[in-house]
Amino acid sequence: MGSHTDSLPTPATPAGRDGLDAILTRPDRAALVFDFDGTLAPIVPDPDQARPHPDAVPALAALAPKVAALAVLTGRPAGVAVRQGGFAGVPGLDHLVVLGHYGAERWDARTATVTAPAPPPGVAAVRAELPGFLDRIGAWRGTWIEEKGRALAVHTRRAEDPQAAFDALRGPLTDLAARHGLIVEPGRLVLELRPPGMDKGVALLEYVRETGAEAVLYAGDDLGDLAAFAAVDKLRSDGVEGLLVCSGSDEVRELADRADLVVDGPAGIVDLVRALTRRLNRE
Ligand SMILES: O=P(O)(O)OC[C@H]1O[C@H](O[C@H]2O[C@H](CO)[C@@H](O)[C@H](O)[C@H]2O)[C@H](O)[C@@H](O)[C@@H]1O
Repeated sequence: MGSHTDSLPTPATPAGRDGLDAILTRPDRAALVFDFDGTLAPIVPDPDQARPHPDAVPALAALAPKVAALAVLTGRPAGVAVRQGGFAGVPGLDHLVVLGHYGAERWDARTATVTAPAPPPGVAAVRAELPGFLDRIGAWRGTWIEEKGRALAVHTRRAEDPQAAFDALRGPLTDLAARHGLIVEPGRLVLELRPPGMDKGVALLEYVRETGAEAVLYAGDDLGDLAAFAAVDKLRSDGVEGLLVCSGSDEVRELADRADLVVDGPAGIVDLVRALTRRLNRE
């Protein structure tokens, strides 16, 4: 795992080193995309209280003018991420895009508006059924439902045994979601029931195509970010260079195994963003 140093870390893989070189050589052709919870914002028990690492937004604002495009790609509703992230009206982030609900929603700093399709009817049906369903199956105490508008997330972090509570819920919630045409998105002690058809991989591919980027950095921490990692692999096979960054934690191992670079949580992401900026200032 990377340490908190001033220097730009070296990716562990040849593809990652090529990706970093491409970003440094042609920043005007590079798109940088960051997940929110666990990557920019430290994990906390109450999602309403999650905020970016105190140095994250200033660091992104210093980097953004030096690259072609910068975005946040999150499972949060776009408006929630913008509000909790404090992303609106920040000098330097005038072109920021926040892709919410795994890409189904979009906020543009240029217009300060969110575009979002209507949720499919299955979401309302699950909303009505979910509290009684959790009671009936005997969900652990401390399990609670996050209302997300076009999705519902069942959190187990506050249960006495969060992992056991998560494991016990996964099968039943998958069945419930399927009955209503939804899917379950597993995350860090959270199971989200959401519409199918969009994921961070699809969203990232669309964003890279839109920006015309020739190099992409993607940074994430959770299982929902694996689709974006796969998208970077696909982009590489199409000639776009990529750098996969894992915001490391003890909770999720899968991303670290696939990443070119593993840093120490949101503080490590801040160090990386600052080191990129310093290097680009010198070039
Ligand atoms: O795509 P992301 O930006 O990583 O969002 C994924 C989910 O993040 C949130 O839950 C996670 O963060 C919470 C606050 O730190 C934490 O309490 C929870 O245990 C984590 O799973 C959010 O609440 C979900 O809606 C997002 O889908």
